[in-house]
Amino acid sequence: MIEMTNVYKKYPNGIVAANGIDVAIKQGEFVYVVGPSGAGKSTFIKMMYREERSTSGTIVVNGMNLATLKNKNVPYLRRQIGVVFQDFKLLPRLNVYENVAFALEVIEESPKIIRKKVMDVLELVGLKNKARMFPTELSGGEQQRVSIARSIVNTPKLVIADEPTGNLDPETSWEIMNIFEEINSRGTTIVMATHNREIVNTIRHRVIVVEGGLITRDEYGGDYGYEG
Ligand SMILES: Nc1ncnc2c1ncn2[C@@H]1O[C@H](COP(=O)(O)OP(=O)(O)OP(=O)(O)O)[C@@H](O)[C@H]1O
Repeated sequence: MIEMTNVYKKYPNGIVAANGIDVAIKQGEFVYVVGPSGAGKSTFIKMMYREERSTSGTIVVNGMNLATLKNKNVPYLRRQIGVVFQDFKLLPRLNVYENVAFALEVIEESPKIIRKKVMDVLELVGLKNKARMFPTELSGGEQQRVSIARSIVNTPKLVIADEPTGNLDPETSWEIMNIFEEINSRGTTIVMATHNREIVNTIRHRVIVVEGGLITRDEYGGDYGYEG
């Protein structure tokens, strides 16, 4: 579902954030991306949804070649990928329900179907009873649940999460991880950049270690994998 071949990324300031990355991730996998700060983890995952373009190399996601994908087709790619951020990125003027419904972007769907989809994902993340509340009225963990609900309401095959527990306390982080586990168990691929050693070493999955723009280790059921 994701294939990168000899991917190189140089930012305009001259920093090389990917220096020949080769990787293949199959449908249904759960992959942690770990490594020191500045190693290139965010760049690696941003290239998967064309938030950043590679300078050279090949990236194929869901059968689409991201090097040649026209800008006008990027929204089509994005509809197939859910993205979750460390800082949630909810729309403050919209309530929980509206934040999730907004992501559907489906004019052709009837309001009834939209309502069903939104309430189903809110139930999955345990927020059905807070649908009318606004982001500022929610805890950090609840805000992250909304952002996860938003990421999956389109039923994407792939969810990319960049440090989703980075702003959360340990107990809340475990609750959020349980939701990702549930989503993964339904067949969705998860790619998650994280600094959370305890989670990586407890809920075992494939671990990709990125250091200096390179994959230095890639192991199924691996541990956190680097000192730092
Ligand atoms: N938009 C940008 N323009 C220029 N340089 C950038 C840009 N984004 C990232 N970089 C540089 O690329 C390198 C890799 O950054 P990246 O954010 O991918 O690392 P990271 O492993 O995700 O780090 P962290 O764990 O701190 O989030 C860093 O040296 C960073 O300064």
